[in-house]
Amino acid sequence: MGTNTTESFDLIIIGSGSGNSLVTPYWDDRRVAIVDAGIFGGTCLNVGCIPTKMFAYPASLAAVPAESGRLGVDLELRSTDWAGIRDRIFSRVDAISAGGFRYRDQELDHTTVITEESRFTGIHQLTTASGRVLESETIVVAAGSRPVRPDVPGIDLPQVHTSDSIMRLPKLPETLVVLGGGFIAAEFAAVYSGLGSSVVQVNRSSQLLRTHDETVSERFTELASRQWRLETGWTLSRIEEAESGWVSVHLEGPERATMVIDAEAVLVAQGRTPNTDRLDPAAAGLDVHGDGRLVVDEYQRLLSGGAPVPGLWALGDISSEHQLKHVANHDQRIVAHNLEHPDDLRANTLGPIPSAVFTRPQIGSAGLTEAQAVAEYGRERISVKVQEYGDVAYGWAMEDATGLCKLIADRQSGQLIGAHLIGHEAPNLIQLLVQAMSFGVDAHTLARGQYWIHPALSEVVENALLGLEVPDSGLV
Ligand SMILES: Cc1cc2nc3c(=O)[nH]c(=O)nc-3n(C[C@H](O)[C@H](O)[C@H](O)COP(=O)(O)OP(=O)(O)OC[C@H]3O[C@@H](n4cnc5c(N)ncnc54)[C@H](O)[C@@H]3O)c2cc1C
Ligand SMILES: NC(=O)c1ccc[n+]([C@@H]2O[C@H](COP(=O)([O-])OP(=O)(O)OC[C@H]3O[C@@H](n4cnc5c(N)ncnc54)[C@H](O)[C@@H]3O)[C@@H](O)[C@H]2O)c1
Repeated sequence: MGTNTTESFDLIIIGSGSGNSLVTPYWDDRRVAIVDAGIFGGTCLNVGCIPTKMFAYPASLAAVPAESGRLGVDLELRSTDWAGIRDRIFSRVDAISAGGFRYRDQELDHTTVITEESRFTGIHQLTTASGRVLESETIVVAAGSRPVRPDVPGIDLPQVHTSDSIMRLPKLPETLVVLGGGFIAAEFAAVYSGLGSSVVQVNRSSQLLRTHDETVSERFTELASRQWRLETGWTLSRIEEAESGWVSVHLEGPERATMVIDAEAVLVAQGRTPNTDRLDPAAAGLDVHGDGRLVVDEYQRLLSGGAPVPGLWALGDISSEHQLKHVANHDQRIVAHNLEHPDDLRANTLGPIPSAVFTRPQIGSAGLTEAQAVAEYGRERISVKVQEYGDVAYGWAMEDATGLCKLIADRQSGQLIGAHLIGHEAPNLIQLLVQAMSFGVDAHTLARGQYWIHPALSEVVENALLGLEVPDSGLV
């Protein structure tokens, strides 16, 4: 296609991650373009949630023998098949991506996929890298985020990876340096150490998962240091090629201390930045937050000078404070509804937003941390209960000495305002607390208004609820 050709659509979506699900039956008789310069299906499917969890599960199995001895079960891990696991995962994921592309681009008459970088060249106009001009009264920006790469010498060496490439390594690295202490670092340190790499995690601050509740962050930092080498208080200064294809990772610490770690591969996991800069938002006059996110209102409308721009919307990582797939998907449902019902707009008000870290042990969180609750409510107004997994029957069965459930409630109303679990099945156990918080069930009613299966691990939640100092519901 040459330059100056203008193509008109009823809807243009930038980004085929959660954006792809916007194409509801409402659009059957309308022309829709999905623009994506990357792999069809976006981050979660191709390089995010899905493949990481498909690695995390076998890695958690590989870690079982080290745990089972204390229960009298003598297991031995003979080997892990990196190439087999990798190929199983990506043969599945790649096929879904290719099938999704084919469906949208070839099988449906009303949709087309444009596999090019594009940017705004007007309020309702985009121009692609090759010069195609695309126009629509309705444009949804679902352009996601990308990994941040620190600007240090050696960062572009082929041994240095982000989450985009680390899962496709030709072989399991003997030694992996993981830079960062957030979600991605925690998950990949557990995956690679579980599968047999010697992992060194390097973090700037002394605590891992610092945005989590402090009790969980402390517990995880301690447990991580028992499972792989953890170096805290260090920042990256440069990376150099070393002998036999390895690299030397140069670090700086307090009082001008230095350290060098040799590694076969390096994973940079120091956050993700919204892809806003790739879109030239100024060309459409769009408002941008200081951290690079596009500004949206409660209906997911993009703003210019604080006012909604007719026909422009955003969803997911490009505009959300929460870089989570379930958040992007909910944003998408809000936008889909609002596109179809301009006279009955829905606001994006669902809460609280939970998250899980699929590391070892797993973590589930929702609502405020204790520090946030104190800041928002005052120390006197909140009740906090920490219940160890080892205090309940299933915890005894597991001989669990590390899992915990921490709940934070409003002493006056009895409403839960924060829930944090670290331990076996935490991402599943947190959901019943999310449910109570979402539907306004107070802590005592939640504890006493239902049967709790004995002796399931969910009793850790029941006991934590009963340990809170909150108003009695009157239920027995
Ligand atoms: C390693 C990893 C693990 C994760 N695990 C989880 C998890 O377990 N649970 C969870 O909830 N979340 C997880 N996430 C986060 C989750 O993947 C994201 O929040 C979610 O995928 C964001 O979806 P999105 O639709 O906003 O953007 P994306 O899926 O990133 O889609 C954006 C698309 O836009 C395209 N694009 C961007 N700019 C342009 C442009 N200018 N022109 C053309 N195309 C463009 C990109 O190529 C991309 O395909 C994980 C993320 C990572 C990286
Ligand atoms: N299970 C999940 O839901 C899941 C899994 C992976 C990723 N994600 C999403 O993707 C996002 C990105 O993940 P992430 O781990 O890259 O980011 P993160 O925000 O979770 O953690 C970033 C880490 O990098 C450190 N850091 C930032 N700048 C630094 C610097 N200049 N020098 C040294 N350290 C620095 C931070 O202190 C932090 O430890 C997450 O916030 C999360 O929303 C979710």
